[in-house]
Amino acid sequence: MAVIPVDIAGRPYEVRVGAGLLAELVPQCRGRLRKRGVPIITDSNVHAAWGAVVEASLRDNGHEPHWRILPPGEATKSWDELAATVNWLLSLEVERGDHIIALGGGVIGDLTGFCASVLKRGCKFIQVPTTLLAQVDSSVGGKTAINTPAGKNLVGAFHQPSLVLADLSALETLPERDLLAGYAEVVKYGLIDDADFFAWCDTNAAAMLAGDSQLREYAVAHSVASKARIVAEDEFETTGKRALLNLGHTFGHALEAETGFSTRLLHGEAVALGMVIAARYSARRELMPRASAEHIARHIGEIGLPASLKALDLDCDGARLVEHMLHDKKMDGGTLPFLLLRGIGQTYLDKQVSLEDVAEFLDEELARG
Ligand SMILES: NC(=O)c1ccc[n+]([C@@H]2O[C@H](COP(=O)([O-])OP(=O)(O)OC[C@H]3O[C@@H](n4cnc5c(N)ncnc54)[C@H](O)[C@@H]3O)[C@@H](O)[C@H]2O)c1
Ligand SMILES: O=C(O)C(=O)C[C@@H](O)[C@H](O)[C@H](O)COP(=O)(O)O
Ligand SMILES: [Zn+2]
Repeated sequence: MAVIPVDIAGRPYEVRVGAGLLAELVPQCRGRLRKRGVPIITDSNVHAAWGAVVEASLRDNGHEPHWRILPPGEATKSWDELAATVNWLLSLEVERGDHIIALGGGVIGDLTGFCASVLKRGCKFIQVPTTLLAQVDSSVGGKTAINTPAGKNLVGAFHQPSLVLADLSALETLPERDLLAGYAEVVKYGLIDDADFFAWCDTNAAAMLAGDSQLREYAVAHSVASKARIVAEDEFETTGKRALLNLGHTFGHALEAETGFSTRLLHGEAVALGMVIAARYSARRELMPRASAEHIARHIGEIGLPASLKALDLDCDGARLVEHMLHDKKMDGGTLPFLLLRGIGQTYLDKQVSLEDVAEFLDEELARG
């Protein structure tokens, strides 16, 4: 098992990465779980695959589980589910010191973390991520949120978990499409500031995704360490450092909004395409070599993620995608900074981007064969 320490403003927690952690849930939580019933929030797919394993660990160790099993999918990150889940936690008489468990992907982690952040002005929670995306990204760093009709993650809080248990065995039941979508947030760390890791991805991603357990442990642990390092420098995204983790997301969130937050385009898929668009826009502006941008597009496309805006077959133009971007949380005094690249592993926040230019570029990409 790999243990990655996260030290955010003197509030440290561990991310443990290894196989079989779900079966050892109670010993891994080491006395954090309340005796009178443990609240666990999950979705129906995760419950079907792993509910019995988790339930056995709890019951064998003298804990009664209280399950809240939500519908899978992005629509669960909503005001209605937030209210209903908080009321459910209140009905269980959860106290501030109790730990709520988030068992699932990024949807469950984001919703549960937000519930924990507002319940009694802040309760403890444990992230038990079961998707690749949640293990490498969403379970770490404390961003929690729901979506609103205006856009993605527009209501939320920064609220750190007390512990993260990333069981690599959980990935065995994850559908191939969700596994691939999670890989987008893995290769993101290489593109942000770690060209060596991008080279590692180029060599090893296919075998890692095919199931090699050592490569999976390395990919998850390395990604978590990258995220922990960046978040530790800028927990609340105020200095521009944490914003680097948004690479591909300004374009990606606009595409998710345009496709109705539906399964037509998963978050990781949108981020993959968003990173290709960011790289191609950077090349068009002559900030990065065209060959590097096409290297990124080729890598993402060959692994099986979307790398062409035209292939999405959207019924919209660039101006409409830019309209979605106006809800981006990075908006600052009416301008929108973009994460652009000077090269692979050289992402930076550019505050001089013209939205008209972006819309024109997107029109070209929407038409490009
Ligand atoms: N807070 C953050 O820092 C952060 C970072 C990245 C993404 N996110 C958010 O995370 C969400 C995407 O997360 P996701 O990709 O994990 O999606 P998800 O939570 O929707 O899970 C993907 C699918 O896999 C199923 N599933 C999960 N684990 C499974 C398992 N082990 N076996 C079988 N099926 C399983 C789920 O039921 C769902 O159908 C988005 O809402 C995104 O905005 C948040
Ligand atoms: O942790 C961060 O910071 C990130 O930006 C991670 C992203 O992968 C994640 O999708 C995040 O939710 C996007 O940022 P947001 O602030 O627009 O919600
Ligand atoms: Zn993301």
